[in-house]
Amino acid sequence: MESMNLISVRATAGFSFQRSLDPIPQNSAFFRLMPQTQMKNQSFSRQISFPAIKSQQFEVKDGSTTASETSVPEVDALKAKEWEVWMYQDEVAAGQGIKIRRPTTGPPQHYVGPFEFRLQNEGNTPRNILAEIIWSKDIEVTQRKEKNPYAVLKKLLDKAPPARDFIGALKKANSRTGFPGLIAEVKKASSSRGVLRENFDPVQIAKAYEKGGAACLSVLTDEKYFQGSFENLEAIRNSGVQCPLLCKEFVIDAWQIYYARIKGADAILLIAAVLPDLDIKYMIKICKLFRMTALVEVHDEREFSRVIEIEGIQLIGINNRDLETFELDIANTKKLLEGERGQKILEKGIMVVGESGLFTPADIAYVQEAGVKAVLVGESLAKQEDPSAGIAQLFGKDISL
Ligand SMILES: O=C(O)c1ccccc1NCC(=O)[C@H](O)[C@H](O)COP(=O)(O)O
Repeated sequence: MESMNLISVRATAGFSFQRSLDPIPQNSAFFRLMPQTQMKNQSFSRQISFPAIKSQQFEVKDGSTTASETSVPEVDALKAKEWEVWMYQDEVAAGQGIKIRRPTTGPPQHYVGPFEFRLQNEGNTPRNILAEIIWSKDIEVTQRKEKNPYAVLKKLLDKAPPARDFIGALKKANSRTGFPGLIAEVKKASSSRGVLRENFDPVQIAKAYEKGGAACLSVLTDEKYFQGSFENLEAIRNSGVQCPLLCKEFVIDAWQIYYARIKGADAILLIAAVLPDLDIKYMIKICKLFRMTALVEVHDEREFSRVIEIEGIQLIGINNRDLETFELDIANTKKLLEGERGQKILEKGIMVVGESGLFTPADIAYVQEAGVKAVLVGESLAKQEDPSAGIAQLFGKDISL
């Protein structure tokens, strides 16, 4: 074997022992870790863990594998298992085009047979800002859950005001104005742009948006990266504002949907780059139970094609901002709605929201032409001294009642 370390990494790379003798998919982590030049006509082994430590030998001949198994002396089974679970979870997510890996089970040390080492950016550090936000959210949610476990939330749910019809409000605004229904975002700051508005009074801004003709409001609740809060959401809900409210969060756990509902949310954001299909399906069911709307956000063709097949999705947001690089391109909305995908959206009666980077009447016309029936706008309105006037400026027309 050319490199013992490399072979050992491959050897533990990510198959549960239940599947141990299945043919190995060519796109699996197992092969992704292997340089292409070494993929053909190789033999190598991996160690698998519970219930007994075994070793598997593989023979790769022209892309197909054969496997055999022998028992090996006991090794650190827990570490091997941790690595295995982590890699398998990553593999499922990667198979669905999910680029944002979750930190929960990634061991800080890589286990490689008798060696341990740390690979930079391979499980122990977030790769980009979205990953960083998600990793931080993981810690935040764990702490919040400890303070407010499900048992507590379930009791509070009964006291929450009933959810308002988010999609209904967007449709109504669309047919009333002839423009896409506006979801105006109550946004103080963002991780790409910093502080957008120094004098930030969320309730005052929400009221001004409603007055200016917004159909719905989006309220950022992330504190660390966006200077938002659940207190803002609750305050707006209790202020007399009638617009349905979207809780703009980085949802990684169903617990957050319960919490958002209690704080007055009528809709919640689910980001396809972060959530596997199974999580999205499960969370949509919870939303249904609470009569909330799920806004499922996509950024590329792969995410769009995934979510379009998920049953029960009524509202899809196309984000024009690449959440990994922050690049903005409103042509993304057009691109994703072209051809078969656009057709499917129409057939399924799914409403599409154009999100991010909309600053002018021409931008609104462009995404409307592409097929959106609603738009989500943050920065361009947040920077306006008078938010109501900002809406008229954005649409090139007064869209208030
Ligand atoms: O707004 C950001 O910089 C950002 C960075 C990382 C993750 C998410 C981010 N924004 C969330 C959003 O989707 C936007 O707030 C929303 O679409 C409004 O966008 P804009 O009108 O461009 O403020």
